[in-house]
Amino acid sequence: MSMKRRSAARECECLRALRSSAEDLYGWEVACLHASRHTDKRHQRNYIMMEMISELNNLSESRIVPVQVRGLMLGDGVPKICVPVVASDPEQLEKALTRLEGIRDFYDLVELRADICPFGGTRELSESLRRLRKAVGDKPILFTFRTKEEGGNREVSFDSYREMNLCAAQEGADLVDLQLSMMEGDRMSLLSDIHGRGARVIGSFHDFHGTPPADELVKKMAGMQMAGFDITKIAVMPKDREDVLELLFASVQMQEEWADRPFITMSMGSLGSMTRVCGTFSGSCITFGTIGGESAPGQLKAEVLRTVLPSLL
Ligand SMILES: O=C1C[C@@](O)(C(=O)O)C[C@@H](O)[C@@H]1O
Repeated sequence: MSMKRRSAARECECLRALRSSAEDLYGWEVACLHASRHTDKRHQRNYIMMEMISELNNLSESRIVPVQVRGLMLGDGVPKICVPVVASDPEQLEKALTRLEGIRDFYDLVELRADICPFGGTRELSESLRRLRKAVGDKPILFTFRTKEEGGNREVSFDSYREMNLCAAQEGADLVDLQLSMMEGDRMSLLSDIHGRGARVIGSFHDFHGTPPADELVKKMAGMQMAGFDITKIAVMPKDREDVLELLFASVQMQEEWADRPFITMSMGSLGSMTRVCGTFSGSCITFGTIGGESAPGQLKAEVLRTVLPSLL
């Protein structure tokens, strides 16, 4: 167990001890109240104890408010399966869309990975979104343009990034992924502009080279939450098993102490693939699974996820 995890475990222990002594005292106070005449001082102490217990109880309850996108409740029940759409040319894209049409039961939502698809501009993007809508029916569509420095396929200027994301929200994407790294300075207005077009926004952070410490990951997600993203997401690369545990620990911390909205976490690569099936345990509300090409290392087949997830409650 790392130092960090050990000290967090000690914190939990202290919290539990505090709760049980508060309960003891509360019981003792009630006994006093029954046994003797009430004084202002006793009333006061009793009130403080009750407040304290309810505070402590709140801390261990999940305060996540699910996000509804079309008919799908994100952050409620079994993690939802998101299939990325990736294609190197228009022919492959058409094949992927036809496949999606035939196996709608395997997924809950789809992600159009615009950086791994053959789009020249917003006109082609709009056409593809319309075609994708026909293929997936009423399932939610997530639009993502992942930049090169966060593991994506293409470089982009902020102006084109902005234009594409606004176009996607306008043309029927239900969710849009915005990288935190693209939102510095006065760029945050993009978030409200997308909201203004009726789409929900996932704030994302990716590290394809390593796994930052759990407290940094939690801070990132809590920060995105405060900035007004509807869902937060982190994807990190493990170098060893400790890193996978670090990601899981950050997820559990997030769920137990910070999250007021759904979040998504994963440890990538084959080492981290177990994090893609344990969302019920970690609190992650979406897992990315394939029906064709993968969009990140370590993704499992959507049909495998569909079979396994319901039995991991
Ligand atoms: O951010 C994510 C998560 C992901 O990187 C993964 O590891 O499954 C895959 C991406 O397509 C998606 O946008």
